[in-house]
Amino acid sequence: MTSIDVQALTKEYGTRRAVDALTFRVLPGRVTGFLGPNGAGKSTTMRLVLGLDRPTSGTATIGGRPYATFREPLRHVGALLDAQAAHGSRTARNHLRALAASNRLPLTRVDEVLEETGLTSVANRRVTTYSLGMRQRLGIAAALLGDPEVVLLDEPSNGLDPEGIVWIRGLLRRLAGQGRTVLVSSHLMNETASFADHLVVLGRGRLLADTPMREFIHARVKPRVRIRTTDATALRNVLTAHGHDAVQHEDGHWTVPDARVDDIGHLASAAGVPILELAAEEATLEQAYLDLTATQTEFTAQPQEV
Ligand SMILES: Nc1ncnc2c1ncn2[C@@H]1O[C@H](COP(=O)(O)OP(=O)(O)OP(=O)(O)O)[C@@H](O)[C@H]1O
Repeated sequence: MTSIDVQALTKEYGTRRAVDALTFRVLPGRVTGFLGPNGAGKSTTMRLVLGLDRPTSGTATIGGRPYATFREPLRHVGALLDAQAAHGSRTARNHLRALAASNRLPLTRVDEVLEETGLTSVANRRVTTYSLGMRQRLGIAAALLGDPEVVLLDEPSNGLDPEGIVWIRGLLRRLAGQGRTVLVSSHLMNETASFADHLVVLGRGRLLADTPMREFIHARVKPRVRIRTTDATALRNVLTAHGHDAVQHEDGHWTVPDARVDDIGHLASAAGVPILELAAEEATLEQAYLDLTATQTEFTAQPQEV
């Protein structure tokens, strides 16, 4: 079992503490979303896990070993940190071939990962001609080259078109389904909600949450009911009579906070209120995340003084 273990990890740059006594574990067989406001320490943590930077104190290990101790790291850990890292004047195929050769990986893997990332038809083009989305795909191809058990991707959806976004969602689910350990940072909440099983959330270098995604959302966002009627007065009366503070929106629909669809449905039906639409409003990861990180954002706009 290959987990990523971060233990009391701290990284200071001068007097700035980018990562602060962080402890968490990323387990195999699921996609862990790595979230946090700008400057929260996500990239720094990933760099420390990959041995690209030295911790001030604490440890980060993969399968119990520091990254630096792997003789052939690409066979164990695949990472996408910076999509611009590929050498521009090479073709994508040659870039991957060089990487495979220098890591003693079979060259057959090159065509496999090109296929997997949808780059086969453009594999002989120079990377300089690639769009950001194509470079992302190439970075992911490089990360998968060694068929690693552990995959770390920093903002992999960056620059991808809608089709690319759907593709990466499927890829991440597949990698986790194969039992790999997958850690993915992102700023896109809807995206993260679509692929993550588990979340690790940072704020100012500290751990704010380490929890299954469903629990993360439900612990923070109360259920709401969406309802539409042809008789607004009757609806308002019945809801008010039962202590519900409903809000009417411009397009005519209502939301009833902290309510369950069954209860509101029964109330409306018993009062003879005509219903056009009645639905539970899904609590979103974005709502839950903003609630948690509201006080943790390094670069929030400050209220202007008048
Ligand atoms: N090489 C460095 N030298 C000095 N400070 C750094 C360095 N790398 C990161 N930092 C600082 O460490 C903090 C954490 O940055 P980091 O890039 O890890 O955050 P992040 O969560 O990845 O942010 P983003 O979401 O914007 O990518 C920031 O305050 C950043 O300015």
